[in-house]
Amino acid sequence: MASDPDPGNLPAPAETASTPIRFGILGAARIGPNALLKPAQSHPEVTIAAVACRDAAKGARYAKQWNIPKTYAGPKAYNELLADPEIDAVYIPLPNGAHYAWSIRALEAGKHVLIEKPMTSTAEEAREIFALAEQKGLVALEAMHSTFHPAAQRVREIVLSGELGKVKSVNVAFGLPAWISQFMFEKNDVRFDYNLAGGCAMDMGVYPIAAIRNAIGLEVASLEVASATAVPHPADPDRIDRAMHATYNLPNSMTAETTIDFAIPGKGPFGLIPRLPQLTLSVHLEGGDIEFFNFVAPHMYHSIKVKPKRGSARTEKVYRYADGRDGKGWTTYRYQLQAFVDKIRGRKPWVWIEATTSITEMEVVEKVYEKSGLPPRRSQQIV
Ligand SMILES: NC(=O)C1=CN([C@@H]2O[C@H](COP(=O)(O)OP(=O)(O)OC[C@H]3O[C@@H](n4cnc5c(N)ncnc54)[C@H](OP(=O)(O)O)[C@@H]3O)[C@@H](O)[C@H]2O)C=CC1
Ligand SMILES: O=C1OC[C@@H](O)[C@H](O)[C@H]1O
Repeated sequence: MASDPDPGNLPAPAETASTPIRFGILGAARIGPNALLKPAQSHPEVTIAAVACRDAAKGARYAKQWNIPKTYAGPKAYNELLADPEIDAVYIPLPNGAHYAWSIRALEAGKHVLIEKPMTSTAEEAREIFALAEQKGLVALEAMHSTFHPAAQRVREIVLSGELGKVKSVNVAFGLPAWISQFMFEKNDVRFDYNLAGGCAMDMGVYPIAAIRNAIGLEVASLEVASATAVPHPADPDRIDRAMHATYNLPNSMTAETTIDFAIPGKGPFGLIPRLPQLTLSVHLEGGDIEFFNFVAPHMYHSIKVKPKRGSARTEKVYRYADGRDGKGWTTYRYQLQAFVDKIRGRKPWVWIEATTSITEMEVVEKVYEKSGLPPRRSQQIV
């Protein structure tokens, strides 16, 4: 068990191995630096070889800032990057509705794919991606980064150890207060665009679903969605959810509940009292409760409170594996990159997200939209 990390003490840049995996990135996306560019700096087997950006000036700025040697720009940029024989793996941080088509194209071009969450717009699309990856002998991974962190694995270990008996229910809240999200999201953010498969249940909703299933060891089964209620987003109230509340029936009479929100309004008169972010996964078991605060980005800060009905409560913080196989200050994304590279290299990853898990996760998202009465998400056609 380790103490809170020193955020200034990140791993030193690693030397690049003689035959690194050469990554290309489709789109100069905002998430790229945290999800791949910074983690790659400390991975000795990874090099970032190219970025493709529709806008030449933006692509050049991104490449300069992140020291990426090759830039593809313009309307054919993504296809040109995929045709580059000096790229082994492609990271896809495009709007949700573009994940499917570009993943298929990348696999057809012989590249491994690391695909941002939510992996696709439908379960069927995720199924197709994994089938093609298998046929080609390539690796496809949904970038559900939180699962790879040792804190998430520790919660799972405590639950599955039986220390607190059988699971009765799980509650997850993931919400961003409006005063914070106004700085995080653009007015016309990809998240609010139905034609790009936006929506809160797509963008934020996959985290609670993945966290519940990881915590209680239920990753191969789909969840039965009992109810789903959307709060409309002002940008497109008939199709985009600002928030979504859903309840689930799980095997063995377990139940679950998820609440997600892009912009929790303030409380009190005129909503002037600001709210705090909601980031807690709570597991209720026969013998007590477990509260995992910050299940989304546990590397920043987290706490795992174990509260037995009998005996004393304890708080755990797990920033590293006990055997020291990882590095100090590793983020969820760094653990994810480790797993992706290990899989490509034929080594057994410490944690892995199987195809079935990602496929059934998308089944749940589809059912949530169906129950809520909002229209299904659809992927974009690309030329
Ligand atoms: N794992 C995580 O922690 C996070 C994951 N994400 C996921 O990453 C993906 C991207 O999110 P985010 O980085 O916030 O998004 P951005 O808007 O910053 O980036 C999306 C990129 O997609 C490209 N793009 C291609 N087609 C379009 C289009 N029609 N409209 C807009 N952009 C387009 C753009 O690339 P170009 O440079 O070529 O113009 C742009 O850079 C989403 O799927 C999201 O769910 C997001 C945040 C956190
Ligand atoms: O971690 C996250 O938090 C906010 C979301 O909008 C984002 O896409 C997600 O990955």
